Amino acid sequence: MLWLQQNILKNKGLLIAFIVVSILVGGAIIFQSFYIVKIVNAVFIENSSFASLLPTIWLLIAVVIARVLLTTSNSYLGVLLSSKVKQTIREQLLLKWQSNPLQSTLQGQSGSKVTMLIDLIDELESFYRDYIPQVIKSIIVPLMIISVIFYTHFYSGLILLITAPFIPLSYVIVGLQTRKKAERQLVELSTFSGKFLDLLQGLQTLKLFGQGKKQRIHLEESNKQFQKSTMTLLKTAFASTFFIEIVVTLGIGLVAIEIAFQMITFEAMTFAQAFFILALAPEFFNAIKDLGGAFHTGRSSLAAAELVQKELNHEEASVQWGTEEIPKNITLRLIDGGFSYGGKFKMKQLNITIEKGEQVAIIGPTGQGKTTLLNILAGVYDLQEGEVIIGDKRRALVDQQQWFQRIAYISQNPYLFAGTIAENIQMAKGQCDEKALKEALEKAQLDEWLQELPDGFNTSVGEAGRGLSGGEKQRIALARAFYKKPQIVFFDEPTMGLDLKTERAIQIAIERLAQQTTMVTVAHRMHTIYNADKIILLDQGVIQIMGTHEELKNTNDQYQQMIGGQSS
Ligand SMILES: Nc1ncnc2c1ncn2[C@@H]1O[C@H](COP(=O)(O)OP(=O)(O)OP(=O)(O)O)[C@@H](O)[C@H]1O
Repeated sequence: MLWLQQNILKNKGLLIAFIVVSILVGGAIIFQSFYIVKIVNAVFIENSSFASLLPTIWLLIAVVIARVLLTTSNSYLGVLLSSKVKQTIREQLLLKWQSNPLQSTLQGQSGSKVTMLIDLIDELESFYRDYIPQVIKSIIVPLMIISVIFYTHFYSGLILLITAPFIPLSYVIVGLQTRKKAERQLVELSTFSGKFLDLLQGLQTLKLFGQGKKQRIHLEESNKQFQKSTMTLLKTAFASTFFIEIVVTLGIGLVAIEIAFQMITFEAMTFAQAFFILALAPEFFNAIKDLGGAFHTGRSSLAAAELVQKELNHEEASVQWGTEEIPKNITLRLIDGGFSYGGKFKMKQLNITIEKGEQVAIIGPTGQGKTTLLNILAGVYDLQEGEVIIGDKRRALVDQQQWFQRIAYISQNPYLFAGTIAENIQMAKGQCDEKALKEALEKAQLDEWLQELPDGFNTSVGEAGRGLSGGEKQRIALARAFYKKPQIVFFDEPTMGLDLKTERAIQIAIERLAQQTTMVTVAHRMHTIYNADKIILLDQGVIQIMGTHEELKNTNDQYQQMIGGQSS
């Protein structure tokens, strides 16, 4: 709750506007009742002429119009506040995810993240759009009305003062009961969305394994669970509305009986006074009652807020960077490096030096830490022990942005955005240079293929590169590196089987790239390994041996076994 309120304090101007509008709404309600009573009293008690009432009728019309306009502007202010706060929170979340280390972006379901960014933050809307304006209105308007009723007749004011607290009290009781249910409902929504998107993305895989029907049943169960918790929540909300209606009816009834006694038995009240109080009493209760609807939606916002706040406060172990310039000569060193995925897989005694222009191949059996080492070197993961040195500076001291401007990282599954091929390559530098683009396409062996496409490099590709083969995506990723002209390229060579022509095209592209940069490759092709200046053989997270092919081929059994079954 505190976090939700803190977000309002950042918009103090709107808060003041809510207070001013609520005071004006309160005034409009009181004057509306006052003029109605005045007209009725003049017609039925004083038998006044229509002409003498005309100014009062005009005043009544003006007050009614003012009330409608003020209520509308209150809603408008609510929408304004909610959209401002939602935008700020979305920005905070995106910033958080953007600055998260890569490993955390690989965890969890993207569907849950989408739900959080869109649906959960939309859930917060009702808190700012309905709840906050209503709370302010429900404090100011009833206070103004009850003051006028106290001034008109003390005992009627007293009855309202005694009965009114039952309404907010019932909200508090119901709210405490529904809190857990609302939280559960949101968790179920998030789980359902996550599962749905996950299944949608893997639909083809499921079909191929004949698991489509089974998963559909799982999804249906998840959906039913969500429906059930929504219905439970709604039942509680309906029960509370029923109780509140009883309190309101009783309150107004008691005031009416008391007024009747005052008028008939004690003759201590005029018709105008009695009618004025009876006209204001429902307005008094309505103002408090309206808080109810907003209160329920506000509660669901609380549950959403808790989930969003938890995500925002969740600390991720990120790579340490500083502000100093990256040295011109990027030599990369790992000194006594140690790393582990929460104790699950351990890497230790990582001592490596990568000189400028060197070709380094990281090899080893599957699951022994090759990609992890590449990520450590590229600045995606941080070491938990030891140091990474760039040039003559500790990595923790140098500027992160400069580093990522100087390197290129080509993963096994490079991500392509929905857009044209040209856009997907130019994003590597964030600027458009057609000459450099054509050069990069040619070096990445893409020019021939592009000539066959009707729109050439302006051909559109789908989200995540849909419509392109693995080899084509790899070459586009290589073209990104050529376009960027980085000082170091980190390359996780694809293990997937490519056809010979594509293999050859990629091979040529890599050789060209290697001529102009330092290259650190998780190598699967013999060609890459043979040509490397330094081969690092990893096993169980430890460097077993380091050297050139010539040095290792006759001295190391494990290396011989590794390359034995392969050919270039
Ligand atoms: N994000 C992660 N969280 C936990 N464990 C991980 C994570 N990423 C990798 N691992 C584990 O760390 C070990 C090393 O993984 P890594 O991907 O570095 O191996 P690799 O040698 O590159 O394997 P491959 O040749 O199959 O790609 C594996 O046991 C893997 O299951």
